Amino acid sequence: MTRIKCCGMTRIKDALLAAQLGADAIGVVMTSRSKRQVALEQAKAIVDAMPPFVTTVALCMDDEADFVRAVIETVRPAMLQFHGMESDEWCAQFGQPYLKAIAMGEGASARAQLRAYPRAAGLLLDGHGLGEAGGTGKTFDWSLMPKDIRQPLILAGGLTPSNVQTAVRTARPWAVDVSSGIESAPGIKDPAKLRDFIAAARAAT
Ligand SMILES: O=C(O)c1ccccc1NCC(=O)[C@H](O)[C@H](O)COP(=O)(O)O
Repeated sequence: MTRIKCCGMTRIKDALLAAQLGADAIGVVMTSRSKRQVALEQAKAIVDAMPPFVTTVALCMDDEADFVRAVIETVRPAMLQFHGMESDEWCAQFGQPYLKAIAMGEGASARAQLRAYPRAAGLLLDGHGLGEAGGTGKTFDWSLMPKDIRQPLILAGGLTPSNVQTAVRTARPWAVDVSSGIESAPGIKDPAKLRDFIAAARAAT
C-alpha cells in the first residue's frame, strides 16, 4: 500500500479533509521561500487540528537554526522536512525525525545526495533542480527511482490524480507526496482533486 502525504496546507479545512479522506501525513511550509508559507500560529492550528495517526510535517529550506527551533517549539510537528542545501549533520542537530528532499531535476547531483543523509528518516525525491524550491509541479523520470537506498523513499514532484498510478507502478515508492496537483491556487486545495488523488493513489497496484 502506498502511503500519501498532502503538502502545502494553509487552511485547517483542507488538512482536515485530507485526513478524513485517508491521507497518512500533511505538510505545512514554514519557509519564507514559499508562496505557501504559513505563520507559526497558523501552522500550529493546522497541526493541532489533526486526528491521531496523521503525521504532521513542517518544511524548512535553508532557514536559520533559530527559526527551525521556533517551528519545533510552537508548531510541534511530528517531523521536519528540509528542502535546501542543509547537510545531514545540520538537519540532525534538532534531535527530531526528519525527511530530506533530494532534487532529481535537471542539473541535480542526485546520486551523491541520496547517500549523504544517513540520519534522515526518509528521502523525498522531488522533480525540481538543485537549490530550487519545491511545490513546482515538475516531474522527473520515475524510472530513476533508486532501488538500493535503505531509507523509505517518497516520490514527489508534479503528481496529479491522473498520473499518480503510473508513477507508483514505475517508481514503487514507500509513499507519494503532492502539493500543486491538488490545488486550485497556491496553498488552496481543491476538494475534488484531493479526493481523486487519494482514491487514485490508494488504488495504485
Ligand atoms: O511547496 C512549496 O511552496 C515549497 C517551497 C519551498 C520548499 C518546499 C516546498 N514544498 C515541498 C513539498 O513537499 C512539495 O509537496 C513537493 O515539492 C511536491 O510539490 P508538487 O510538485 O507541487 O506536487
